[in-house]
Amino acid sequence: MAAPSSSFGKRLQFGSRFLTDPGRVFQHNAWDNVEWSDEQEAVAQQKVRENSEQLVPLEKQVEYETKASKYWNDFYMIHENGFFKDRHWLFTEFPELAPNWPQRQSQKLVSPGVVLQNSSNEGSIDPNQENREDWPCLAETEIPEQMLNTDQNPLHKLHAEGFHLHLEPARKLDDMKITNDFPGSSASFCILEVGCGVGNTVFPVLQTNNDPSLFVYCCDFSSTAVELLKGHPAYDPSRCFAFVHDIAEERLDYPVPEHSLDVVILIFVLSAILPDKMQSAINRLSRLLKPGGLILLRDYGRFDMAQLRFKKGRCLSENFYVRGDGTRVYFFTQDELHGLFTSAGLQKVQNIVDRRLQVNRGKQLTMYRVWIQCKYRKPCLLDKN
Ligand SMILES: C[S@@+](CC[C@H](N)C(=O)[O-])C[C@H]1O[C@@H](n2cnc3c(N)ncnc32)[C@H](O)[C@@H]1O
Repeated sequence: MAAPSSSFGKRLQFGSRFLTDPGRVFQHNAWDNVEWSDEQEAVAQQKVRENSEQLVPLEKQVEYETKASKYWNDFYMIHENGFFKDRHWLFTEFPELAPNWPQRQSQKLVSPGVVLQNSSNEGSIDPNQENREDWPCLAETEIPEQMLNTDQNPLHKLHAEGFHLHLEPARKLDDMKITNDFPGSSASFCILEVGCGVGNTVFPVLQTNNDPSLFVYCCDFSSTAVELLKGHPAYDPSRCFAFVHDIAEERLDYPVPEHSLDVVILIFVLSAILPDKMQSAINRLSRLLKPGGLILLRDYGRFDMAQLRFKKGRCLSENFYVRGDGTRVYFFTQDELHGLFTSAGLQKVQNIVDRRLQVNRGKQLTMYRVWIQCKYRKPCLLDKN
């Protein structure tokens, strides 16, 4: 295992703690840019061959597709409480989201709406990113039946207390688009997060980027997630518009016109949709970007620990699996993502693999994570190619 090659230049964003002496592995919680040996790669390939041998029966596959949003709704009903994570890595990896961010380095984000003064790390935000939290590795456990539809469930309580989701009917949004009177139409810097969940990215962006010309759109096909997001105290309709939307559904329009967005964010969401539908989802998002606009993606990479942990019988198709709770996940290669974005007419700005060794020091366990991070740009009118 070695430090990354210097040809990556700015790649140190991913962290700079390198494991040069394997004997020290349990001295920290995580190591950056871990290189895999050929042997380790071969073991991973073998594990994937084994767990892909037996595919989920077709009728179950159809059910996972047609009821996909229901499985995510169930997921958020169960996990609602634990999903506001510390995502300060967001701005080191994607500084485009908050161009003013460096001025606020002495503050540390802990959760939406809460900012702590960072006394111990003055002037920097967790340089070792030891606690970096990506989308949690969802356990392959079933949702306990008794957790659904019970009064203990916080969302059920919310409903019982008369909390209602205010969704704009699609027709009305279309009319607003035509009259140029859609939410955020006067903003000059517009971000859309698709598959936003309960706001792990949206709230830190709103909190950190206080540019008055910023407007943030966000959508998810889980109405439960959107409800939770809109019910959060930090949700501010004058700066943000959350809506229910299925990015895999070709017939559904977005509530913004083409060429209107500066940034589209996809964090651990493309991997959740049927591989056959990924290209058209990216094509539609690409059309929404202004010339020069960016798509930012972070998602699971091939042979991530989560892929290797799947047991036989959970595979839907090559590198696409269903978890015990009915939610699905694909594991990408850099080339596949490059193909999806360039076929949608976008140009590569970044496409890197983040291999990280996470360590559970208490249990003396090592976990090899693989994430891919991409930035692809819509060419400006004057760009050649
Ligand atoms: C792994 S979670 C990530 C959530 C969020 N991006 C984050 O990082 O916290 C995947 C999200 O994608 C959403 N999702 C999955 N398929 C979708 C689709 N076809 N359209 C819109 N959202 C979808 C799920 O409801 C879920 O909120």
